Amino acid sequence: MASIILASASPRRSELLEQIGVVFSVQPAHIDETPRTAEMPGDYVERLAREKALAVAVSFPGKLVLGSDTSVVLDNAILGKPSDQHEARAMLSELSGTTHQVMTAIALAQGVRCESRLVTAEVTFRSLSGDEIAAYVTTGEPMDKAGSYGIQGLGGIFVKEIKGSYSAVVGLPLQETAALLADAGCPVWKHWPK
Ligand SMILES: Cc1cn([C@H]2C[C@H](O)[C@@H](COP(=O)(O)OP(=O)(O)OP(=O)(O)O)O2)c(=O)[nH]c1=O
Repeated sequence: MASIILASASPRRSELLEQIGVVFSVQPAHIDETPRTAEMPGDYVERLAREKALAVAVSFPGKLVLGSDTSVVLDNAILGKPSDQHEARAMLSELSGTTHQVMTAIALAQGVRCESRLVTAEVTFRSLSGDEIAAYVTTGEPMDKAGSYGIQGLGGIFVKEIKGSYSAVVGLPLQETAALLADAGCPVWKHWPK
């Protein structure tokens, strides 16, 4: 069984991959995350996941390398991680009272080959007050998260409804990740304790 590398610095992705019993090592990818002119959000997210996986795979021939990317999408606009608290407050004000998409792509590379999937969930926020947005941003939780919130953290109190994969919103869709690994000849259950 090929050993698996997670090409990600995201602690959430490590926790989710651990949750399903996969044995892996971590090698974060460093790529340019600038969207291309007129690039559609889904294309952008899938391209980044592939670039992350391929950037690491080139250094580890024969290993399966999993890359992923998550963006929040509101009316076709891509909301990535905020660059500062001001931007975090602005994103949360925009997301207040909306239904938006959270797009997460996963890509599994081996050498120069790469298979990828795009998973989209719909998240509905209730209306947020200016005071709670300010208090939330002060906690620091939004700063390393797409759309400036974490559904799995304090930000969970903003979420009225989710349609689709919860794990995709947190950063790694578990069912689709297991399917990609199975297709590559490395089913998740083979890692499980006997
Ligand atoms: C919407 C949402 C995003 N996120 C996180 C998941 C990702 O870590 C992050 C999106 O940023 P990404 O650029 O996808 O990932 P990253 O920079 O954290 O890690 P890497 O590129 O090395 O893989 O937002 C949550 O934790 N909870 C949420 O509810």
